[in-house]
Amino acid sequence: MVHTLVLIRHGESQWNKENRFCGWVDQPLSETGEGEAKAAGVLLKNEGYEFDLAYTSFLKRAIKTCEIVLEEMDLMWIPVSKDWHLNERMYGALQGLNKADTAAKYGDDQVLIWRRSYDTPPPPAPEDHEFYPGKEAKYDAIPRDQIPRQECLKDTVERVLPYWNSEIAPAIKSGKKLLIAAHGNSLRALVKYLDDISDDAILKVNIPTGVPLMYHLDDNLRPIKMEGSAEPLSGKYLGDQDAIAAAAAAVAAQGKSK
Ligand SMILES: O=C(O)[C@@H](CO)OP(=O)(O)O
Repeated sequence: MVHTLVLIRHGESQWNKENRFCGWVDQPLSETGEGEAKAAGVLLKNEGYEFDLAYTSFLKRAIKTCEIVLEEMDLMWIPVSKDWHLNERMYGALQGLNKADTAAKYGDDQVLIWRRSYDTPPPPAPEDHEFYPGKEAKYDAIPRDQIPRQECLKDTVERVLPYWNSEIAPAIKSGKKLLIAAHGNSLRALVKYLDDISDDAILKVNIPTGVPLMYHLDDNLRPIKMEGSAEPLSGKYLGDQDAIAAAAAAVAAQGKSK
């Protein structure tokens, strides 16, 4: 049996718009982001997609994207699981800073390493940092010593994967059709695992906001490469491919000093 899985990064957030590192800071969608989520829902509906279950993070930009997509598809009744394991990568002391200003201060190369390397974490956020998540009620259930102060992509893979294995993979194997509405880096973590992308090659993967990314998985949940897939991903973005490639390039350019 071929399983269809749709991943979607949330629509543009307020801090995407302001070009600020966001991580676990709970920023809302911008108006453009809401429009992107709507367009994604319309596209999925028009192309005949259906979902039995949806998964999202604890962050409102992803939750809202999920909700808008399901609303457009007339699927608001399906169960939605929210879990912090699908949160964006925790950006440490960079959270709140403007990306271009940070590149001007530390250099484009350093910011590229912080943003896209596999195993170099950003500087940690101290517990008294303005955006330290341990102060938020929604993380009360996480033992305090497990609340990240910073995460590199490797750390993000290490928290996304157990959730994939325990919750998401069994649901797919049972034949359910899933939507996962998450974040640029929690989805990079997931596709790195699914497509077995090397630590070097993942550096160049940038996921645009609000664009459905469709995967076909075999019975072992290994991806089946599709025609028109977004190399090195086996999955395929739905929509205008030139516009999507330009949007991914724009995400990459956010970390340049200009
Ligand atoms: O700021 C963030 O949390 C992420 C996603 O918006 O940014 P980046 O693309 O720089 O990893």
